[in-house]
Amino acid sequence: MASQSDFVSATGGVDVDRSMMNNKSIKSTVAGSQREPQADRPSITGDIRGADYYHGLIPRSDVEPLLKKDGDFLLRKTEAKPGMIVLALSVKVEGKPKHFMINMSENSQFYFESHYEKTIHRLITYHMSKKVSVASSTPAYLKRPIERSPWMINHDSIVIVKKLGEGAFGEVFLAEFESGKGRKIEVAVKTMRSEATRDARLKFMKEARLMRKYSHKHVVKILGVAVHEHPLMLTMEVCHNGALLSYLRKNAGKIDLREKLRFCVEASDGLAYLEKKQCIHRDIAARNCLLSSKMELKISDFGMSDDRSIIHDDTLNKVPVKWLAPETLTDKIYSLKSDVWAFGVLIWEIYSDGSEPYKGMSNVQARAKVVSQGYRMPSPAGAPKEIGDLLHQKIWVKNPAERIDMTKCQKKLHEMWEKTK
Ligand SMILES: Nc1ncnc2c1ncn2[C@@H]1O[C@H](COP(=O)(O)OP(=O)(O)OP(=O)(O)O)[C@@H](O)[C@H]1O
Repeated sequence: MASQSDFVSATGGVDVDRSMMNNKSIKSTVAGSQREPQADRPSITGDIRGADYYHGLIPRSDVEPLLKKDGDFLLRKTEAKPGMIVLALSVKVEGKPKHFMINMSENSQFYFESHYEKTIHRLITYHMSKKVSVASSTPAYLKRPIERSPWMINHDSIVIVKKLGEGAFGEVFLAEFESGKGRKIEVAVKTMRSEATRDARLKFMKEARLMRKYSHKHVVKILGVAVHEHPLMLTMEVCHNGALLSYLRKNAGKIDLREKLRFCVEASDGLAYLEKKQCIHRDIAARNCLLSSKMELKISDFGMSDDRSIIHDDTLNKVPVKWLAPETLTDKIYSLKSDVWAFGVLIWEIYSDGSEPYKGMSNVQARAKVVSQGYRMPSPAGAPKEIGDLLHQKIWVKNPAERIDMTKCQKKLHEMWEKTK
């Protein structure tokens, strides 16, 4: 967490949350996030919101790689201390990123130390054009504004249409996104409640950052993030038929074996792609697969994902125990192979119409049976023998080194699919 001492010139920064409350599109669209603008409070001028070097609430870890040479700078908002959001100018100074709070005077002028301007943009332009350091104690000259990437979008370009669902940190909406040039596209918007903790916000941003790297027919595509104001938003392709789990449950007994196999094949396509990208998903389950308007399956929910090869996670907090591999349950190790195990549970969910795995067992009981007794769920009633064999002989194998990988799993499922033609 950024502390007050991380900032040079930390004398009463601009409280961004309060000064940026005038965004009409959010006020009028996202229920529950409405806040009244406070007319008596000075507002950060619109020129900053539109400024290319304004990056909104991006985490510090994302800022530092952007500043490459001395004089590179960008503007962002940050939590200087819990509950206090301020504007900070991040500048590369003598090889290191430094962060300067923007201050506001009694008569609503903006300044770093001694030069005052009516708008932040003018203040930055002054320091840039006059080559005046923003702090007397250090040579912080503003040379190159670093533009935010095109996937950073403005709240103003999102118009909410209706609610689609409820996520862990906020609601998910159907929305219209105006992508410059007056072109409107339909998107799903995942929001994050403004009261979410800093950790939750970082997790949200991480999901966006990870998903943005991937492009596959069976992986939900992220289009951009809006982080300038609350609620934070992540825009992604919309999947009109919602979560796979709900579909399986709603249509229990009516989904034929061919469609179930297709779901398994498509999930394996998305997951084999992620395996090639070395992305560990960590939360593969029917609740985290979505269905497009054409009923294509898309892997979603990257909140827990990581692109490291092996993750040792001590917390095991609020984790979905019944989807975890034995090595995760015992040693808290996540890997591409623990994703394969969870994929097995997803196959099981698909063939059992969305039943709860290890039904009738608590998490503690399921864990004990899997780890100590080598228990494996029986193949769901009606599932083809080949599916049962795949689960029991290849996927739910105790030793991750002996467990099948996703690419081979995909191949096997495609072979089964070919036989149905
Ligand atoms: N791209 C999308 N298109 C259509 N509906 C979606 C989309 N993304 C999410 N939803 C809907 O919103 C619900 C919640 O989304 P999601 O599961 O991603 O949130 P979450 O915060 O990750 O929740 P959790 O962590 O509890 O799984 C989904 O079950 C689904 O109904």
